[in-house]
Amino acid sequence: MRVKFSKMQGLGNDFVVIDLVTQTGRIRPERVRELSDRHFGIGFDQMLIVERPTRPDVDFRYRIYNADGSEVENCGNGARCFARFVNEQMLTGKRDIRVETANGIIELHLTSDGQVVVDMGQPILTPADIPMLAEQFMPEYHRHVPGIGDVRFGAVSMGNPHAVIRVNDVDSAPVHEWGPIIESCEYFPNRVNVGFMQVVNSHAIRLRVFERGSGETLACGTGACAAVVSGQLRGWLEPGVTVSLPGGQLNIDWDGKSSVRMTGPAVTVYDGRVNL
Ligand SMILES: N[C@@H](CCC[C@H](N)C(=O)O)C(=O)O
Repeated sequence: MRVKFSKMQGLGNDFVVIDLVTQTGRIRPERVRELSDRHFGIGFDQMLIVERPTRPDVDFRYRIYNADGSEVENCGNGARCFARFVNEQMLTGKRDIRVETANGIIELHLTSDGQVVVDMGQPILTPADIPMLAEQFMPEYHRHVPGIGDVRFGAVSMGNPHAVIRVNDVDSAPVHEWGPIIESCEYFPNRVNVGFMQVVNSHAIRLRVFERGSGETLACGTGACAAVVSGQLRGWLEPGVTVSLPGGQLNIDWDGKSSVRMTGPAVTVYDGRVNL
């Protein structure tokens, strides 16, 4: 099956986006892995699929595959690219778009100055729902991780699971050493995305994320939301935080109880055709 796709990026977190509303195709994890290869394929961090919704109160269904072929629940930078894609491909004329994900509804808004605002929903903190092995919620967990030692982290799900570690200097953080070990450690049964957060002040952080199923990316939208939620719960941050990632900046706003709002760019790089 040969289909049209768009290559897109949000702060350098890059995607292949495929419309399966007007095209037909079947997504196979092994083909996602092949196409994600930066030398033998197209190269991307995630593949995003636009589908017809399964319920009447939303506009589309949004499916996400990591570079390793695993299907996941949510992707923040991808959500902004999704909004830009359905608008540019004229799949909808709406600038406010409701989208069904594997873990609930997210709301996307295209602003007149080219940004996309995403209502990412409420953070999930109950350990069983993250999922994380712990008796009860704690703002910060202390755990022995084999191969590393004692690690302190916050645990938040934005639909997908995140562990957030505070570091003094994000540039020298052990992202590639600790990231893969924590990603697959025993405390997170579905694996986990691992964020390394440097607090600059109560309204600014620097962040690098080792993503589950993709490795370190230039930016992670859900990771930025999770870091801000964790930083506020641990008393280091106040509502309204600028998150500086290797690929650029996101603005994250959380009032401490309702939805997390993420604002940032989404860019189309080129269009192409590929065999699924
Ligand atoms: N890049 C993303 C997150 C993609 C999914 C993640 N790797 C997972 O496995 O949960 C973002 O911008 O949020």
